[in-house]
Amino acid sequence: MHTKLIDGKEIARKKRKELEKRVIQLKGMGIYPRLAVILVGDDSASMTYVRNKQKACEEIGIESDVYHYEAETDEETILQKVEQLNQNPSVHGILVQLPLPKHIDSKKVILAIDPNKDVDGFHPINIGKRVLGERSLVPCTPLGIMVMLEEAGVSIRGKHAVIVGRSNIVGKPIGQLLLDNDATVTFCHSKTENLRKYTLQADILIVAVGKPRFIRAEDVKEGAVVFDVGINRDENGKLCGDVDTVDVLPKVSQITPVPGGVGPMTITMLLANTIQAATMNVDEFSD
Ligand SMILES: NC(=O)C1=CN([C@@H]2O[C@H](COP(=O)(O)OP(=O)(O)OC[C@H]3O[C@@H](n4cnc5c(N)ncnc54)[C@H](OP(=O)(O)O)[C@@H]3O)[C@@H](O)[C@H]2O)C=CC1
Ligand SMILES: Nc1nc(=O)c2c([nH]1)NC[C@@H]1CN(c3ccc(C(=O)N[C@@H](CCC(=O)O)C(=O)O)cc3)C=[N+]21
Ligand SMILES: [Mg+2]
Repeated sequence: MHTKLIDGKEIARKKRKELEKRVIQLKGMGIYPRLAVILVGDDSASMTYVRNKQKACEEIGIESDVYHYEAETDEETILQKVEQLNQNPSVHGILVQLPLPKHIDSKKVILAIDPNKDVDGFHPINIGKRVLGERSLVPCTPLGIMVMLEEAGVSIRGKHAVIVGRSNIVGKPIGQLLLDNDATVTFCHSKTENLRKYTLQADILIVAVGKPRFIRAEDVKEGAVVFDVGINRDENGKLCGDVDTVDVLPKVSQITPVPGGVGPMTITMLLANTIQAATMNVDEFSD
């Protein structure tokens, strides 16, 4: 692989081996980590993601159940399912695949999840705890990026991290984690004036916009480390990120590819969070 590319698949493989050992250890203690996934509707991307999550669980010995509802299912049915899973002590993690159909209020559904089982880290309680620096379940994509920074040997302290995108699931939490690790953080978004002025200052550039090849060579500083979170289809239907990888490659010091970058780590951190949720109330494992 090109030496500048941060190999998310390889890092994911290594982390999953470690997690697999942990699962074996837990099973020895009578704890069988279990993830429940709720999927509503038949969006093909969502179905692929859910299948990949299931496969990843299976590979390391985590039990997973997918509850697949048709698109017309009412909100109350989903809320009742969440409540039932909350009450079930053999279920450690609950994930509601987003987006949900428009007639279901996703805020309400997320709020219904037991924060201790919220393996996506989307519940307000977990968001609040994280901001206050308390132990919590952290969203998978930001967590994956932190692990990749560590594995790639990138130092964060004192560096200028620029985040393009401010969603609750990627932009905001990754900014918070980088801040907690002593980066100087700038958030950019669709109303940012002169975006390039900021991206050009980034030692660490995180791009989570959802626009194919939005960031190009003229937008990045020489030697920058770039994380491309975007998952898009270009005009030819080809999978691509938010960064024009080929264009920026000569300028950057390291960059995550799409596919094979941030995506595989997101799923790996879902496994890690499920294990964390399963061990949360076991004294010997609390760290
Ligand atoms: N690899 C992975 O594991 C994951 C990948 N993704 C992918 O990452 C991408 C982003 O996802 P997500 O955060 O959920 O997306 P959202 O659509 O929720 O957020 C996009 C953000 O980009 C900002 N934005 C849009 N246009 C511009 C622009 N022209 N200039 C600057 N900022 C802009 C928006 O600004 P504003 O707030 O002002 O609207 C918003 O904050 C998507 O492609 C998604 O598929 C998402 C999750 C996980
Ligand atoms: N409740 C919830 N939690 C999520 O974490 C969540 C969600 N809803 N909705 C959708 C987004 C998106 N997301 C991805 C996960 C893995 C890849 C991934 O593995 N991508 C592969 C390739 C994927 C492909 O081939 O299509 C890669 O980048 O190499 C991508 C995107 C999680 N999300
Ligand atoms: Mg996530």
